This record gives sequence, C-alpha cells and structure tokens, in this order.
Amino acid sequence: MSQSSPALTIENLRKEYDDVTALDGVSLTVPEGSFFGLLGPNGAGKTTFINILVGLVRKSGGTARVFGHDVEADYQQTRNAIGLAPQEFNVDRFFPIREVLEHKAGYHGIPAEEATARADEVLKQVGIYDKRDTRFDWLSGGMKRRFLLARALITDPDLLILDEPTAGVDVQLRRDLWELVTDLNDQGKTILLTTHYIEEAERLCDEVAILDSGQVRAVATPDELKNRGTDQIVVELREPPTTLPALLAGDDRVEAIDRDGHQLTVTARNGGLVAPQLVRELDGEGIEIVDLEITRTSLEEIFVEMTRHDDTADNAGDDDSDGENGGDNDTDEPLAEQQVAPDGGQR
Ligand SMILES: Nc1ncnc2c1ncn2[C@@H]1O[C@H](COP(=O)(O)OP(=O)(O)OP(=O)(O)O)[C@@H](O)[C@H]1O
Repeated sequence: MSQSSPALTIENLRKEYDDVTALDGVSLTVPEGSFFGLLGPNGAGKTTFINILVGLVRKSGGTARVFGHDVEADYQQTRNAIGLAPQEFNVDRFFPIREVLEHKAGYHGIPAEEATARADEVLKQVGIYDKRDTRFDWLSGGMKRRFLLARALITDPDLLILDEPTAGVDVQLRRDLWELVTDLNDQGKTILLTTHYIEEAERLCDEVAILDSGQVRAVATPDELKNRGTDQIVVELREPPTTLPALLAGDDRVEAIDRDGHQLTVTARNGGLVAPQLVRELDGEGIEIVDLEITRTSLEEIFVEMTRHDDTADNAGDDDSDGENGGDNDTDEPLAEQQVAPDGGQR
C-alpha cells in the first residue's frame, strides 16, 4: 500500500462561497501513515476542506493533492484512495446494510463476489456483522456510526477521513471507535480526523492543525501545542521565608512568581522542566518544600486561546453549518457518488 508522496499536499487552498471565504490560503502536508487531526471551531472550514478532497466542492484557488494525485485533474485516483466517514448519516436507508456496502464496492469497480466478501469483512471489523441484513434506519445511533466507518473501509482506502466520527456517541462506543481507528492507523492507513473533542485529538493524533476562519493557525503535535501555554507550579513551603530570594533569575520561560503565605506560585512555560530547577534553588536557600503541584495548560485552553475572537460575530450563525453542508443528509446514494458534478458541484 505504500505510496511515495505525502498523503496530503495542500498549497494555498482557497474557497469562496459568494461573499463567504471558507478557506483562506490553507497550506498543509500530511505524511503518509500519520494520524492527523483537523481542529477548529464551527465554521472554521473543516467540512469545506474535506469536501474539496473528495470532489464535492470545487476549490477557488490553490492546489490539493492526495498521494500526489491532483484532486480535480486526477479525480478518480484521488477518490479511490480515500474512504470518507462523513458527519451526516447520508445512507440509503431502505436496503440491508450489507447490500449498501456491496453497491458502494460496485461503484468502485470491485467485482460482485469480492464485494460480498469485503462487505462481510468490514462489518466484522466494526462489530456489526450480526446486523448485516438490517436496514440502516433500524440501527441504533452507535451502530450507524460504526456502519459509516465500515462503508469508508469497503474500498480498503489508504487515506481514511473521519469527520467527527464520535459526535453524539456514548463513552463506551467512543472508546471502541478509538481503538478501532488506532488499529487501522497501526496497519498503515493515514487518518485525517476532524473533531470537537480535544481529548480525542490529544489521544489519537500525532499531529494537529488548528484551523480558524479558513486559516491554519498552527500545525504541531498535541504536546508541542501544550508547551506553548503556561503552566502553574504551586509549591507549599514549610515556613514562609521572611524575604524571598531571587528565584529562577534570567529564565525566560518564567512569567510570574507570586507568594501568598506558605504558598509560592510560579507561572511558566514548560513547567515540568522549570520545576526541578525551582526545587534545587529553594533547596540551596534552605527553604523546605512540603508539597509541589504542576498544573499544565490543557490543549483545550490553548485551542480556545488560539481561536478566540474578540468579535464573536465572525462565527455567529455558523452553528447550523452542519445543516448547510448536510443538504446531502437524506440522499439515497453514498455522498461521494451522488454529488460529483462536472462543474465541481458548488452547492
Ligand atoms: N454551500 C455553502 N454555501 C455558502 N457558504 C457555505 C457553504 N458551506 C459552508 N459555507 C460557509 O463556509 C464557512 C466554513 O464552513 P464549514 O462547514 O466548512 O466549516 P466547519 O469547520 O466544517 O464547521 P462545523 O464544525 O460547524 O461543521 C462557514 O462560514 C459556512 O457558513
């Protein structure tokens, strides 16, 4: 399955819908085999980005390549390399789910016999094989999510795109899905995940891009992002010293040192690395420590900080953007097949 180009090579990608700029010059590289997270508030442009990759939306400018294939010029190769589990339940609800999978495989040129075997395999993989003869709309919410994953896997894609795969599912299923997608990644599939659950990105992703108002604000590992925030080191002293010596002098990671009675609070970046130095210095001064606690900035706080808008009007009304993009919701065909208009299908 190895392909020599990165899974995604995106350069200055732009999308305008009339007067709305949904993508404002996005550049990204997603290496083959990575588990890559795309995070952003509502209306940031995540769905537009994905829809350009799968040929549902025509870009206004820039380039997007999937394993080296241009998403527009090499549409078919691109599409065959991608399995998409969309946010919306856009499934033909009148056929047994195994048949839906067989149809989907057929669209992609998989012979009938192989399609049935493949359908069974992916249904087993996601744990709903015993529901194979059930219609989609008779599945529980959690099974529907599993089914969308099965459908994305039917063509054995090299790039799996998961658009909020655990939205609205219970904790147990969320964990099951995490395990499943981690296994798929371990087997070599590149995964692009969008999520609103920061914990999900933190657990699963090697790298995340923070998208906001159509622009990439940062690309980093979850740990690197967390290191950009400040941590708090709270030290409990046995005896409050009458005068506090100059601590951590010249350390530019330190933003503030406050003392309140027995308690010393140091605000610093990389708190985990600053703390040992602080302990050594206090020790050297003969100041006894009885307790020390480091509170790290959460990824969520960093995310909120990076995507905070003083003018919240920016995102106003975008809460229903799922709805806008969800025009596909109740279609009888898989998302990919039914919307590829020769003009690129701007909706
Ligand atoms: N078909 C469309 N026509 C006009 N504007 C659109 C269309 N689709 C999306 N937009 C606008 O483009 C911007 C980006 O929307 P998009 O759905 O890509 O964001 P998102 O990050 O996926 O949001 P969410 O997390 O809510 O799904 C929003 O301002 C949205 O209103």
